[in-house]
Amino acid sequence: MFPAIDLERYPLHRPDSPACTALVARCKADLAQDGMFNLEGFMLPDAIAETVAFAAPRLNAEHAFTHARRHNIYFRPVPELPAGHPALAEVETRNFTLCADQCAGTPVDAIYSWRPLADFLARTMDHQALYPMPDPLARFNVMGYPDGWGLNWHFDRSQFTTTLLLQAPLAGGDFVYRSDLRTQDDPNYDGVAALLRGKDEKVRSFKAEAGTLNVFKGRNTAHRVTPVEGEVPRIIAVFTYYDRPGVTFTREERIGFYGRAE
Ligand SMILES: O=C(O)CCC(=O)C(=O)O
Ligand SMILES: [Fe+2]
Repeated sequence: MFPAIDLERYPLHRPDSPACTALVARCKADLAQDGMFNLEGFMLPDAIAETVAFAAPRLNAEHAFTHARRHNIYFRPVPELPAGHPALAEVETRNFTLCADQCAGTPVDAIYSWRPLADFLARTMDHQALYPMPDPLARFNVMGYPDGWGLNWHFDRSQFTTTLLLQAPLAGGDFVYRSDLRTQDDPNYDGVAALLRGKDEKVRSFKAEAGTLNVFKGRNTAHRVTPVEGEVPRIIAVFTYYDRPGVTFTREERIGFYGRAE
């Protein structure tokens, strides 16, 4: 048995079983309704403990990249908008980031690279297949958020994002999101501006427990993580898959997110 995932509850290794088929149907229904689904208790406690024991002593300025910057919701300039447009309002993000190459051989590496997980995620989203990134830094990351730190409003590069919470903070660190704020054809800049002004009634939030796998459609769902409160850092693994093989970050993106290109 694969040691890091609760396969009795989530039988991803038996894709054709009635239990797995029912699970896929449940995830699809949640995605259609909320733009996300959660699998609580996905990662087993021993694997969580092993990963936290590895990552916690490294999520600091000495070992990890301190990702601290002001940015707009797009994490990049938008030439078609005039400077000062309210959709470009800047926000501040701060976390410690460990790249995949720094977490090689850990249980999160094993989970990310486990083919049945990518296959399961593909089924939930009606993709023919999903592929782990070959990018040695960006494949997956482990982020740490100490007291007062958070991830601010953004859209993701990838169509959807998969996270695995490793350690919940005492307070704060909530995942806040607004599903379908834009579409591929409509950037909805007015809606983005309203969200950033705090004037969007469709914003929702939730607080996960350690071990929960969360999947959300991050490309068109604006989302953020509120500042953590208290002495226990929020620690989370973020997995990125694409529907075609070979996708990597550009050199500029690697430097922006990780402070190094290789
Ligand atoms: O930490 C989270 O829950 C979300 C992470 C995220 O949005 C990202 O890495 O793009
Ligand atoms: Fe994100």
